[in-house]
Amino acid sequence: MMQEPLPAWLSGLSKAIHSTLLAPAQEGLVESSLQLFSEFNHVLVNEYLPGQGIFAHEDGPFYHPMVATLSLGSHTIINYRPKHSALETDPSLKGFSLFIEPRSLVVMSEKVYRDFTHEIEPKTADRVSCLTECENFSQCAIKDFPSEIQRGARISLTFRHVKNSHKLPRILGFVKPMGNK
Ligand SMILES: O=C(O)CCC(=O)C(=O)O
Ligand SMILES: [Fe+2]
Repeated sequence: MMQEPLPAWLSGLSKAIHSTLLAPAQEGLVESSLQLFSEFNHVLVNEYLPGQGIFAHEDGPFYHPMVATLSLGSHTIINYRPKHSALETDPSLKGFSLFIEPRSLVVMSEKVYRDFTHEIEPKTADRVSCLTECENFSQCAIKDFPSEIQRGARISLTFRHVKNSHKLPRILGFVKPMGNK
């Protein structure tokens, strides 16, 4: 993949997220794979309207196993499920769901990145029981819910590092085509 600079509106955000994650990594508080790359070089922007989701998938070996997703707009729920191959080596692995609050940042790294798939079910609303079952529910800022909360439009920005990318060569000049005018 050829690497181009991120647009200005994304570059500041990307640097801010990278340095926010780097500090706890340098202190050994979280896995340190972030130290292996100095900047995110890939950002994917997804828009989900109510009723839209993303099927269970893994992001794969093309990217460094440390991705950060910023959520704007609506809440959502992401389900993480152990891959069959991972269950063969560790049958104790259990799936879990995260309640993704508006303006939250989710970091997926190492074991979850490699051994789990992630998916968003294509729903228009979430019953409160689905939210309370989420692994991170007790840490969430939103506490007061109606029995069901509607999903609105959600935009996610996923910051990644493509492992083998090359900077575009600088253009030194243009060659004039030869031949008759
Ligand atoms: O929108 C999200 O939160 C997840 C997006 C995702 O999994 C992907 O683009 O690979
Ligand atoms: Fe993904």
